[in-house]
Amino acid sequence: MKHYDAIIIGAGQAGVPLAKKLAEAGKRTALIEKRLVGGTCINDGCTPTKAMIASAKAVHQAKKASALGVDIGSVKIDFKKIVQRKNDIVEQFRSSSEKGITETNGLKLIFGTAKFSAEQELTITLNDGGEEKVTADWIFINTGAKTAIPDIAGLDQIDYLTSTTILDLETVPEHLVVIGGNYIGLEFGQMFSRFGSRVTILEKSAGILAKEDEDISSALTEILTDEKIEIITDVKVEKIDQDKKQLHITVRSGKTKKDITASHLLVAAGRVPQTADLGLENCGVKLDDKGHVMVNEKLETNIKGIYALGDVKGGPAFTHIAYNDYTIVYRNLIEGTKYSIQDRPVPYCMFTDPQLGRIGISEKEAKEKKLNYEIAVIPMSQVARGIETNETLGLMKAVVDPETKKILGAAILASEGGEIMSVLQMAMEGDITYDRIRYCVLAHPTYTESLNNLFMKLDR
Ligand SMILES: Cc1cc2nc3c(=O)[nH]c(=O)nc-3n(C[C@H](O)[C@H](O)[C@H](O)COP(=O)(O)OP(=O)(O)OC[C@H]3O[C@@H](n4cnc5c(N)ncnc54)[C@H](O)[C@@H]3O)c2cc1C
Ligand SMILES: NC(=O)c1ccc[n+]([C@@H]2O[C@H](COP(=O)([O-])OP(=O)(O)OC[C@H]3O[C@@H](n4cnc5c(N)ncnc54)[C@H](O)[C@@H]3O)[C@@H](O)[C@H]2O)c1
Repeated sequence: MKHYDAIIIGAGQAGVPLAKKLAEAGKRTALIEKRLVGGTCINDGCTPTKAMIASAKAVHQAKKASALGVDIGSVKIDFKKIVQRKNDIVEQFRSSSEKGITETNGLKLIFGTAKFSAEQELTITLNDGGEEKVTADWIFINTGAKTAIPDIAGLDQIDYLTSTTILDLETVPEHLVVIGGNYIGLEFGQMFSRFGSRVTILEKSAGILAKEDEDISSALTEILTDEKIEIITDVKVEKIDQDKKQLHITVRSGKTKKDITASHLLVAAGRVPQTADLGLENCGVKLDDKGHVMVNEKLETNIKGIYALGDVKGGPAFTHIAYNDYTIVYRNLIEGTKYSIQDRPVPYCMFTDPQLGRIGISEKEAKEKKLNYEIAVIPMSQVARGIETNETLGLMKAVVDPETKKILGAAILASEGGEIMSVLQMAMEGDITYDRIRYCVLAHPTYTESLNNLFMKLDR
């Protein structure tokens, strides 16, 4: 049986850089991947969606161009080319990641499915046949998550789409119904609407973006509704049937029952960790009630030498969080530091158009925590850069502490909202208070310059 210093299960956003760095630090390392190098982010998540969203944005910009005095005429898409471009970018990212792995001395890439057979022992079912048993001093679980399938009558009998399979469609759906009105549902919903689908979004909460502030949720609802996307909230999907041509979706919203006929259904109702087949009962690693691997603030499981990183451990499920997990574990083990995941910032950006960039706490959270806070808001229709570029939808909102003048959080629903939010994140990390940003010299006319005006709205 082959013994390694370190084994990483899953070539995702934490696993790949961790494996390379451990090998470079002189540890004999194996990286086991059951499917494709790069995990969800490169193959089915961030990379393909953001590539296709760029095409959807181009459609929208072309249609909007007449407002800027540019008449493009009718706008047509070449969906095959859009998908091919996406595939080419994914292939480029994946192959360069795989090349980086195979060129790293002391790192073995094994394609197969790993399962614990004892505490520090794994049995790998190899993709090209056969089995291999391996042991290691350190084992890192980076197995990610997969689409959660809600318990809806008839769903298991129909051909539904997930965020992975929708990427392989060859034609644009005629009527796409989406279950779930959060990141995945909204990004795909707006994308396919812009490609020409009729889109209906079904969200069980009172509004889309249920965790965000109501003004942010309702502003985006209005923007999407203006683009002719139908949004039904407070919904219970009761049953789904399929005949040869159509899907029949029965929903209830309040007292109203509605039957929706659609050509395609996307399930975007959350994701579940990939732990069920890991054989964790054979090594004693504990899971929480949702199946996430339980870890402490240093990402150690209850079993010495076994760690979990990325989506599989629960908490915020973003690529940059998985990547940050790697930097914490690596530095603690190899450089002797004592970094922890506690109190790290959790920025994120939803790539609807306009984007929603978020950092820190929301107004809702400030209220729940009974904090002494104030709110600064500026609509994008008052932002010079927005007016000049015809990007006036959305708003910038910040939550501040009026005593310390610290920024506690921000929600930037705006064109380039993610970039603007990152400027505020930097300010928060560097303890730059809002009264300084108010008078900070920022280049004119940028979106960031409007942070002057945003904080002018606070009179103290
Ligand atoms: C449609 C979509 C869009 C997204 N967009 C964004 C975005 O814009 N920004 C953002 O920050 N995040 C985004 N995310 C989330 C992001 O993709 C994930 O948070 C991130 O990929 C998590 O990385 P990870 O390393 O934890 O796991 P993953 O990247 O999921 O990698 C896990 C790997 O483990 C492998 N594996 C699982 N079990 C085994 C086993 N038993 N043996 C061997 N290998 C195994 C899997 O095949 C996979 O390759 C998106 C997700 C989706 C689905
Ligand atoms: N831009 C980004 O950073 C980005 C983009 C896409 C995905 N992601 C990551 O992927 C993860 C999964 O995204 P997601 O949008 O699938 O999940 P989510 O958990 O964020 O949202 C799921 C939504 O579906 C709703 N829902 C659940 N069951 C339902 C039902 N039966 N009927 C109607 N609505 C129902 C929930 O109320 C919720 O609003 C996110 O946590 C996020 O971290 C990030």
